[in-house]
Amino acid sequence: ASTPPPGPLEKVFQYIDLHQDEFVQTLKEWVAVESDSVQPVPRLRRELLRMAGLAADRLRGLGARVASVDAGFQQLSDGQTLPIPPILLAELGSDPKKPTVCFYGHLDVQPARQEDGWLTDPYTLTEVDGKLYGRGTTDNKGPVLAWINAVSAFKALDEGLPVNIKFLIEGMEESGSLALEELVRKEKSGFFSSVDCIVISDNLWISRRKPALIYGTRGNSYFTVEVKCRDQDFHSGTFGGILNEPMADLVALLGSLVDASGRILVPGIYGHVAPVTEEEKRVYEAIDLDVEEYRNSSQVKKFLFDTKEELLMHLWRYPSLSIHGIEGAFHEPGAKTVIPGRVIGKFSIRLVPHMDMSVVETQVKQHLEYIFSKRNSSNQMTVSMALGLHPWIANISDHQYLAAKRAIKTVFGTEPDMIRDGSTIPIAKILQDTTQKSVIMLPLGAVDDGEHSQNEKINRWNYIEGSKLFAAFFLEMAKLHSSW
Ligand SMILES: NCCCC(=O)N[C@@H](Cc1c[nH]cn1)C(=O)O
Ligand SMILES: [Zn+2]
Ligand SMILES: [Zn+2]
Repeated sequence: ASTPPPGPLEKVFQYIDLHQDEFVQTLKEWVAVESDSVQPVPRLRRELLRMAGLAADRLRGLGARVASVDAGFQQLSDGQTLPIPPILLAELGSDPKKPTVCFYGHLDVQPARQEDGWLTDPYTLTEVDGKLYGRGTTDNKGPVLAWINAVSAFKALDEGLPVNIKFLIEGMEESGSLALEELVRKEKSGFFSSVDCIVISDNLWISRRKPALIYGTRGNSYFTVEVKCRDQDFHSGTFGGILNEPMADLVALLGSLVDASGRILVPGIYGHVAPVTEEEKRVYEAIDLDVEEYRNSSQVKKFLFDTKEELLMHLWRYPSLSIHGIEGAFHEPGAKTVIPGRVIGKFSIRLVPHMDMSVVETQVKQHLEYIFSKRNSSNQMTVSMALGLHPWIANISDHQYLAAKRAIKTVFGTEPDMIRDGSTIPIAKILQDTTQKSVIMLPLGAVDDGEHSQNEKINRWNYIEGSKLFAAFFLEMAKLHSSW
């Protein structure tokens, strides 16, 4: 545990230490709810609704005013509809002399089955050597509860909260945050009007022990490329050799996108990428990353780049292209001699400042059309951009970054790593652009937490010290507010 600093936080930190088993118990209760938003089945949707109810009760227990906003229905491609869990908007305090800090988090989780390689039941929180294993422990139930723990400590001690608190909690993040953007737009001049900053804690540090602040995430343009001869498959003994095979066309198209060094081969794609500045280079040099340990723990024989700086830049500030899968391809074990009649390739390009999504869309379509035309194939090719998510970048001179740095120093005794995240948190950019409020990403989890993976965990230390970090952050925000 961190040494409690003298002053108002001392009692709060002691309270959090003393009540840590209760906090772990609540996390256990939340993890036990299979709030999987990815598999669209009624049973899991009921679990999501139950989860929203549990969280709303918890927030009401803190004394918050909670609105459980109906989010309508999800329309599935087979004609079925499923309810979208309500979005929780909660408020605690409205003192105009205090800043208002809004926390965004999500209660839904990725699917998990023990037979996929979990060492314990994913929905039974299990502690082993200070590691709390369970689906959602780090993504994102643990951080949501850490924020609640911090608020509950101030409330229980009858210490006035140094800030007004708001919560924006959803249950569909893992499925594209359905209905959330619309609600954010609707509440711009309502719920969000008094907010000073929005905190997201839905990513990880880049280290096991050293905390980090995140100031940027990449965006994503997700493409599908369909090659079709006909809707039915062919027997390769009967048709092999006399037609253009859709899979051969598709493999050539996908193979034209990126070279073996990871360079994207779509002409013009690097044209708008922000140039690296000398100041930026120094930021990468300062980051504490043991490349060998990172490589070994990732079980990768060799990365495409050798130095820490190159690796980080290619993860965070350069675009990358990944090929995800092929729908319609024969993929089961065995030696079936089929020629698929219609296949759909899926790939995406992670976007960085200052790439323009519509320019990227045109560049990709033109490139694939050119490659396809050279093959003289009689098949039909259709390219679509299925998803377009913008990159997000923060202004690190905003108040909340200074407050977070000070809070990290108080709790962990160190400066944070200033990092970006190579993946995408779409709501960050939406919140920033729609509400015009600044957003900070303040993660709690360690690099090896395994979000979305088997054996996801959060360390007890991260969960408890993270709860203190949020408490210290409230106080630092309040101190800065008095000098605004
Ligand atoms: N560390 C946070 C990760 C959140 C996440 O996994 N986001 C998805 C969002 C997305 C992008 N394209 C489609 N969905 C991600 O893959 O980055
Ligand atoms: Zn998440
Ligand atoms: Zn996730």
